[in-house]
Amino acid sequence: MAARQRWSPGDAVWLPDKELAFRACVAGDGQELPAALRREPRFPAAGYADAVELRWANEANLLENLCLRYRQGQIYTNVSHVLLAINPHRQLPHLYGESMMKQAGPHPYTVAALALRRRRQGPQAIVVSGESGAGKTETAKIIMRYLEVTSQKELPEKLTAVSRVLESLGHAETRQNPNSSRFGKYLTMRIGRHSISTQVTTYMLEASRVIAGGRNFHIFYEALGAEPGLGPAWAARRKELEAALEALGLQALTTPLLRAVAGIWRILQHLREGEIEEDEVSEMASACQLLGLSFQSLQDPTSQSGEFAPPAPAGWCGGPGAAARGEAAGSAAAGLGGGGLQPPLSRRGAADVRQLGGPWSRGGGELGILDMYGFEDLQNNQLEQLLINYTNERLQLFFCDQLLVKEQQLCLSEGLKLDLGERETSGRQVLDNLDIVLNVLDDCSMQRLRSGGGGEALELLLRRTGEARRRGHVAGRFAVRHYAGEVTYLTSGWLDANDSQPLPEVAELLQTSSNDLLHLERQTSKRPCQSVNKRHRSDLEALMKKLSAMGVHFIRCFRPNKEQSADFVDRGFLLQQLRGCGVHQVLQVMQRGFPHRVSLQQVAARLPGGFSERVGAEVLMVALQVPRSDWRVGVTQLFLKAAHRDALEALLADDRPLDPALLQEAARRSRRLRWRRAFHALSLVRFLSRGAAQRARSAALRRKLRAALLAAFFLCAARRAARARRLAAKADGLQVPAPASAVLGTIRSETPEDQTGTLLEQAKSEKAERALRELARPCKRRRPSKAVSVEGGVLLEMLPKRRLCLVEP
Ligand SMILES: Nc1ncnc2c1ncn2[C@@H]1O[C@H](COP(=O)(O)OP(=O)(O)OP(=O)(O)O)[C@@H](O)[C@H]1O
Repeated sequence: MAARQRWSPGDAVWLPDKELAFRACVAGDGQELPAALRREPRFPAAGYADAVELRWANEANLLENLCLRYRQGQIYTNVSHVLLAINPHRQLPHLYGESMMKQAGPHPYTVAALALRRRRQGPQAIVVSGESGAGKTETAKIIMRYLEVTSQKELPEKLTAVSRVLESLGHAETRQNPNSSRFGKYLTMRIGRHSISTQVTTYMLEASRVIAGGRNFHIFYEALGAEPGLGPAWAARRKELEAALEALGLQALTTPLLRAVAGIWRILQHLREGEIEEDEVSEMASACQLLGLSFQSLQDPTSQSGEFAPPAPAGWCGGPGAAARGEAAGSAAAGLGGGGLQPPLSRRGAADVRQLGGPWSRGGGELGILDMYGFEDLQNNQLEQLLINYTNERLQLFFCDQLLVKEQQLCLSEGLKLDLGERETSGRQVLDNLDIVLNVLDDCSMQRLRSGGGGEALELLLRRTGEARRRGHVAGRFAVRHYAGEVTYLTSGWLDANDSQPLPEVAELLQTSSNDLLHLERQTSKRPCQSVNKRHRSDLEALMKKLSAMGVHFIRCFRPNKEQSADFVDRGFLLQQLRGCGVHQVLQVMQRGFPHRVSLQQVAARLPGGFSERVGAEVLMVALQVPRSDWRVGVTQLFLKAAHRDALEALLADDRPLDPALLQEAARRSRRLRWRRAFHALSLVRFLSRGAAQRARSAALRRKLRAALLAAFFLCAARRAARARRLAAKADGLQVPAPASAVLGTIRSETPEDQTGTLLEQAKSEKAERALRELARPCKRRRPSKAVSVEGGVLLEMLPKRRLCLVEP
């Protein structure tokens, strides 16, 4: 697009700008504008609902279109089959509700409706992706609401309740998002003929979120909601949580859950303050009570296995005691989030099978919604951030591949042959390098288990990996260039973070709790290494495999600004996300192909009768004088380059009948064109068939020749073998064949008596010599294995390379 020679005076262009990302300009005569992009001459007042309709499909026009729509409260825009959503950071009631569910246009509702329609063709999945805080979870909720309404309340209510409880357990406030998911979630609905069942699969909970400082999971604040100083919002949320647990039939768990969480919270409070004073002992005792543990057992579980300090305040103070309490609190929370509560939750969700009788009962199918944690770049990025970004990198690659595949499938179904470009490979390279890093980490974790080392080895090996080397390795950190930007990771604490098992002493301690929710899985005597990264990657692999076999619908969410403000769009920031998530690739693919599509029915409706749909579209293109390279007629759609969209749209929108003379002329030209194409096709067929006959003849000839050659070869070989056999027999026994005896007989009869013996000897030795010489010729098939002595004083010796020679004794 940056072709300088294409700008003529007065051309509307976009020039790169630091503040606004792009600045609108008009090209002057002879001006050099190498980085300029063609500007859309005019946008409709509401912008384009599908960015593919842009006449000049470049990122500057796309950005302008998105901003234009966002300003009017239209946060959704399509780019072909991908839905883009910009987080409004405010309520937009005009966009939702049952009335909107019946309308077409870019919306999560339409995506859900399409997925529901297509479920009969095969399992469908809606993948919601974007940065943290971009609105993925909200979008997934909007889809759920649509499904609830369209299923006429047949969608299991427990599904919403499970999501609500999981939100408490796995969401926390971060810098980017007050309600950030710290785990991935894949919701499946299996719709049978008469029933529907649901299942929620979770992916890697960010366990390190349970910290002494900063924000913890929502459940901590909900558990303490009733306490003064926490604000009414948390108390209200606690009521919601209790209602959700009740809806799941888990009301019996409510009290132990909230008590355990409150106990963990108390321990964390005292960790943060460092040393514990004597007057805080009662606090600890109440924490123990909440956790269902005896006060003595929590003194210092790691000091000596089995030998706990006497119940004195000193046991709680400082050093290893604090670490142990941290571990205990973290493990207890992990036990709640992963071990204790999630299995019953998943079971409740999965077991909630409903009888169907409404609209969903027609045809079965499977529908999934994936809401993964978004791409993150924090101040201190640890292993968890690496795994989150690894996941997003995988999803991004999947998106690019799918996009190309979808467009190729459409072209195939419409009978078009187009080169849409190659698949994206840079992401694959980043993933390969990250795999190396994570494999190294696993090796080091194993090494640590065996020998207690591993940290230095990790550092050393990281330095050797491609990514680390490329970015200039600094001790303790390395950088990765992800699709959404470069992120620097700290390598400290990775070995601990990679081991999902709590200290055996702590696990044992929690096992003694009277609260079943805190019981962790029993361990073997030797502490096995449960690599977090290995489990996460294998879960992700399984998910990707599943998604590849499904019909996938993409929703890409964006943040309008870093400040989480509803008032403005930071154009540079939005552009960065658009570039990062590959929307420009969608546009590129569209540009390579024919981005503007009109149904043939619509075109035919604009023409007077007598034209078939395909012919009508062709006649219209000829009438509009669109170059042949700029349009294609598919099976159901007319494909057009963006530059001719306006002319066609104006023509289709105009009610006035078309000029019959113009149409007649176009029909004549189109007919001529079709004749010419038919003639070419015929010539091609004839040429190809002639070529095929010729090829068949040559193949037959080649077969005959090959047979003759084979026969000659075997004949020669047989003759050679026979001759070699004959000569070998002669050499072994010196039996003179018949013709030779005849010669000897002649000699005997023609020579005087006294010379006969000498001549006979001479003839014999000559014959033998000739025979041996014959043998000494290289022969592939025969090889004497040992030296042979021959009559007449001649010795036969074997030489290397299958040659024999005659030597005098
Ligand atoms: N469609 C919407 N309408 C109104 N507000 C929204 C919408 N989408 C997002 N928001 C606001 O943005 C906040 C963040 O959204 P959300 O939690 O869905 O982000 P996310 O992409 O899931 O982030 P993370 O990856 O961190 O979980 C929400 O709490 C809500 O206030």
